[in-house]
Order: sequence, then C-alpha cells, then structure tokens
Amino acid sequence: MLTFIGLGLFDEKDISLKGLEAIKNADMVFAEFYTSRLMGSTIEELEKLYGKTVHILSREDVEISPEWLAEAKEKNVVFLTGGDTMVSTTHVDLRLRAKNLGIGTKLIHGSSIASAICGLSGLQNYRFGKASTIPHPYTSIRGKTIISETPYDTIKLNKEHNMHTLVFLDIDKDKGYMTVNQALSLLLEIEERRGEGVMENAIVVGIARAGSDEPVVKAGYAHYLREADFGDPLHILVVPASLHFIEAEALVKLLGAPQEILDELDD
Ligand SMILES: C[S@@+](CC[C@H](N)C(=O)[O-])C[C@H]1O[C@@H](n2cnc3c(N)ncnc32)[C@H](O)[C@@H]1O
Repeated sequence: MLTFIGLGLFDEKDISLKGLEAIKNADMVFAEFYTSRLMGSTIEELEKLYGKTVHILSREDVEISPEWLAEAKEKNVVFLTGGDTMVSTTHVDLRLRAKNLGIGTKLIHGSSIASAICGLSGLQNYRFGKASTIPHPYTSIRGKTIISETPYDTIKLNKEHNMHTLVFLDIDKDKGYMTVNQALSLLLEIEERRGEGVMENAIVVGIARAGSDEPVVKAGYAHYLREADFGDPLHILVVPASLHFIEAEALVKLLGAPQEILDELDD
C-alpha cells in the first residue's frame, strides 16, 4: 500500500492526526521537498516526531525512476509532501504508476497554499482561473538570459476572463526560493519590453510563510509591492482581476491596499 500524505503548510505540527497515525504505522517513510517545503521544520524534527527515518527523494526519484515504489508491493509505505499531496504537483503520475504496478493507494490530505491564499487575502476561491509558476530566469547556450513569458500570458488571459491568478514561485536547488519582489520585477520587465498594460495599474497580493504564526500578507500596486519586505520564504503571489466589493474591502482593511480601490467601486 502506498499512502500519500500532505504535511500542511509550515511546520511539523501542521499534519493531520490521521496522517501522523499512518506514518507511525508505516514500514517505510519517503518524502519529497522539491515541490514545496515546511520552512518551519528540519528533517530531524520531523523524524523525532514520527519516530521514523525519513528517506528524502529527488525529482528524479519521483518523476523518472521511482524504483523505491516496489517497496509498496509488500510493505506499508507512506509518501510525504508539503501542503496537500495532489495540489499543483505531478504526484498523480506517481499514483498511476503505483496502480499499474498493482499497488493500492490512499490519500490523506493536508492544508494547502491553494486554499490558504483565499483565507489570508479575502479573495474568493471560485474566482480563480488557471494558476501559473514563475521559474527563475536561465541562461541559453548562446549566453542570453531567458525569462519565461508564460506566467504573464496566463495573468493576461485570466484578467480578460475576469479571473484571479495564483502565481506559484519557483523553488530551485541552486537558485533558491523566488521572492515576491523577484517575481514582480520579472513580470514588470516583460511588461515594459512588450509595451502592454496588464501589470501597470494592477493591485497584487504577496504572501509569505502562510501557516506560520506570523505570515506576511500585503496588497498594493505591483510597483510598490516589488519594493516591500516580505521576509523569509516561502512566498506566493496573487494577481486579482476586478474586485468584488467584499474582496476590495478585505484588501484595503486587512492587507493595506490603498483606499482608492474601494472608492472607485463606490463611484
Ligand atoms: C508547487 S506549489 C505546491 C503546493 C503544495 N502541494 C500545497 O498544496 O500547498 C509550491 C509553491 O507554493 C508556494 N507556497 C507553498 N507553501 C507556501 C507557504 N506556506 N507560504 C507561502 N507560499 C507557499 C510557493 O510559491 C511554492 O513554491
């Protein structure tokens, strides 16, 4: 049996009691932390709580050659991830591989950044369109810096359909955790190059360390938030479409967005 367990958002205490029980009853514990991480805990702290050794898997171990899966044919194996286990990851592929090997699977859910952003920002979850991820720029073989324009296009398309955009920020083992500031710089750079106006007067929401005791949640114009201090990772960005009155009120009264966005709705 292979049980997928979502560990929640920030530290070892975010796991559900069901998840903890399943780990304690497991024969082997595997985890991947390249799609998301519990920034408030170390592996040692997780192992101490579980009373088990946690085997950390690389992207290759999960997506290319998951030989460890064979253990789940005879044993009770758990696979841990940050957040909820099937949100914005390729883990469904792993579940299908297990199914093809005749291994039974089960899911134990955890809190997810996908719903935490609604709670922290006041933006309505049913108003979100396609999500996107901003990757770190990379250097081409000709030595040119390449910035992906896909997230900008996704935001543009969602806005045309009056839908909010959730923008995940890259985690890279060499380049580190992308910040809200870096993400906004990249989007504004693309905008300037293309001469379009998607971000120029956009109110955006930046969130850091959701699930911790001191998350930072700020709303304001993109140029302004690009310079704001969000502190340590993980960070995430939301680019709202036009705002419902309650959403605008939440952004102004809870997140520090300028009062003018509420006044404009009154006119
Ligand atoms: C690819 S998503 C994985 C989502 C995860 N499976 C979940 O359900 O929460 C990972 C990205 O979400 C964002 N993220 C995840 N946890 C976060 C947190 N606690 N606070 C802020 N951003 C977070 C970061 O941008 C990170 O790079």
